[in-house]
Amino acid sequence: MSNRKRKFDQTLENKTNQKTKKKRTNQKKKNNKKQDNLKNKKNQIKKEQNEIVKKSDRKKKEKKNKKTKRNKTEEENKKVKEEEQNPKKEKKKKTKKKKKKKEKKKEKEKEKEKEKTNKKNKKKENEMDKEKKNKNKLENKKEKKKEKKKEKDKEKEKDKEEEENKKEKNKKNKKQNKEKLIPSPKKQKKTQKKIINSFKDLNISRKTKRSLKEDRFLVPRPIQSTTIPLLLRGCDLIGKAKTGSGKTLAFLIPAVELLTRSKFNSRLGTGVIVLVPTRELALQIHYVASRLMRHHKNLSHGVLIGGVDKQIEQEQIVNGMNIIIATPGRLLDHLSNTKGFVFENLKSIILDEADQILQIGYEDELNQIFEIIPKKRQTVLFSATQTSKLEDLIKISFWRKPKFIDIDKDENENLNGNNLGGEKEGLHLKSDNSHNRTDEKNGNEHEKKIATVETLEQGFVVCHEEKRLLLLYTFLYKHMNKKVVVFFSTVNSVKFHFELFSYIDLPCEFLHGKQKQKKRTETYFEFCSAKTGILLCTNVAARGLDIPAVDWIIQYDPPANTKDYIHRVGRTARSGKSGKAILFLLPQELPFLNYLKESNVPISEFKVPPNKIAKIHDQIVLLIKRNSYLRRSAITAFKSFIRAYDSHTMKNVFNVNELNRAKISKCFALSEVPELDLQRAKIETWHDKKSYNNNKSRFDKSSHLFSARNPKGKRHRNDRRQFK
Ligand SMILES: Nc1ncnc2c1ncn2[C@@H]1O[C@H](COP(=O)(O)OP(=O)(O)OP(=O)(O)O)[C@@H](O)[C@H]1O
Repeated sequence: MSNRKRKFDQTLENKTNQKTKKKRTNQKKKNNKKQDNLKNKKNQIKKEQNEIVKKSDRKKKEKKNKKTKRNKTEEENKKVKEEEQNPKKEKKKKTKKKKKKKEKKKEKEKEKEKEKTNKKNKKKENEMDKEKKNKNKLENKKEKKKEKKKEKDKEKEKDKEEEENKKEKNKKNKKQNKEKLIPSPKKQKKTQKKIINSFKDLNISRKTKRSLKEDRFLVPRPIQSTTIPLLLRGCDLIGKAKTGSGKTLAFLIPAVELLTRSKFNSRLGTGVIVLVPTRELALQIHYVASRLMRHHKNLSHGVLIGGVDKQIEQEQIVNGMNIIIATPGRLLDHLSNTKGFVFENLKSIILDEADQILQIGYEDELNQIFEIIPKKRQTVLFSATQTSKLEDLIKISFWRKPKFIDIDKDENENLNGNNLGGEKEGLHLKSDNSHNRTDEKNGNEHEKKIATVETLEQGFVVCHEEKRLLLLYTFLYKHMNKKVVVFFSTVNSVKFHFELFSYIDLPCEFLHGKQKQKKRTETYFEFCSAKTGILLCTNVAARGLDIPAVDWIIQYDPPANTKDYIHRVGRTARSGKSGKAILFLLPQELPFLNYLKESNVPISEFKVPPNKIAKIHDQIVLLIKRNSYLRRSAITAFKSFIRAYDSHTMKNVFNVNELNRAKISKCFALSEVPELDLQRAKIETWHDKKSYNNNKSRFDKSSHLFSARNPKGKRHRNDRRQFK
């Protein structure tokens, strides 16, 4: 019951709601209608008002128009009246007006005629101009055609000449390349094209990049940016670049990368061998390698050089030496004698200062090394100079055609020449401009191909025998606060000058091949780290050594040849730094300068004012006379100097017969001339050589001849596999 009630109530409520809604809507509608009606009424009122305003405006306008019309008619009427009153005057006026009108018409006609004539003239002028222009154009076209024809003819002639020249050059190159196994210049250029601006651009491991960045090697040198990509591709290569140009990293970076890529470890043995002519150079490269490989913990490296305990080296080899830096003699020794030396996995062999390795008599060792090591490997030769020996080496070492990279050629093309001369430091040596003038005469071509670096200033002093020692002493004394390297031709000469200078309080160090290795290494590294000092040395220090910040190179004794000269002076002015070099010459040795010029070495004369040379000759002579030790040293130095001079290969310049022995003895502060029979000395050396050759098979096995009779393993005195 309750549910029904509820439903009934709900329906009631709904119905009431609907009714109220309807009522509301109806009311709203009514309201809206009322509002609309009101609006309409308002609009109608507005319209009516507007119409009234418009009507009033119209009436006003009409009134105005009527007024104006009236005025006009009045004026006209006035005129008519006047005309009627004065007919003559009006006639005159009319005639005047007519005349004026006629005149105006005439003027207008005249102006029209003028304009017409002007237009005609202009048209004529334009036509004339057009004709002229057309004529000029035709003439120009004809001239241009003629010029083009001439140019084409000239170009054709040039092309023909060039083609002929190219053909000739290609023929020559092909011939040379057949002989030398060196690729044509086209190929050389192609290989040199890709230049990389940062070590980041190189496809090398992060670890290598990290160590390069830490050592501030950010931008690769030209030799590095050209050779590294080629070596990474596994090419065989011959690289030539000036001294101090960064060849060491150019071959070490790819060597490290080759091994990391092939995941080398100690079990795989040796993967890369670097061969060098001297022990110091080996130590130096070993140092650079250890810096470069410091983040490559899986790779190992070591150095194998004479004068070091072989057993220690053997242990290192057996434990695994992935990169070996060695001198040829000691390497051969280990290759043939060390058990457990794994070299079957060798990937690459690199010869630094390649031409020098052969020059100092390592030919046999090299031949044997190349016979022992695997044939399928990468072979790389690097040097600052190229000699005939290098060609021999190429024949020995390559099993396929190598690429040839010569950085000096490209660099030289951009050079503007080297300006030498002016006042020199210290002794105030004055350059002789006459020599420079001769350089200029030779033209730009000569200046373009400079064999040494641009930051190197080179000079020579012509000095008589009596003054040589004094000049050297004076120079060294004045440059005690500098870093100076003095080159002598023999070990005995180095020894004597060291002893003499030490005696007269001129502190210096010495480096030669007959020193004990420990002392040699100590001296070398001490001089490297010293800021100032004097190092007396033989050619052992001429090649490859990167001694930092050397100010002066003095060549007291003559070099063996121009290549030797270039390597010696290359110990200064490295890495873009400046440096100076002096060459001592006797008057009869001056023709050597012609050879230097031929090799594109810019050198000018340094003149020494005689009053600047120390006058201590008599004191030194007295000292040597009284000191028997010094005297003996001076005599042996004198003799070995004469012998070395006698064995010089450039006999037309360095002729022993032209030496005045009495005068030369004064270079060694000797009061008497020591006796020396060169013929006998030659026979003695011949016997020495013979006994050396007889025993050569023994040397081949070991460079130090350890035996019961020779417990210290001393070498034969004719064994020149290391420098004297
Ligand atoms: N990319 C580089 N950026 C800066 N310095 C460099 C770079 N490469 C090499 N060097 C520096 O240049 C100097 C000379 O390098 P390196 O000894 O390799 O020259 P080199 O061509 O072997 O000389 P040499 O022919 O006399 O043996 C070194 O001190 C080396 O640290």
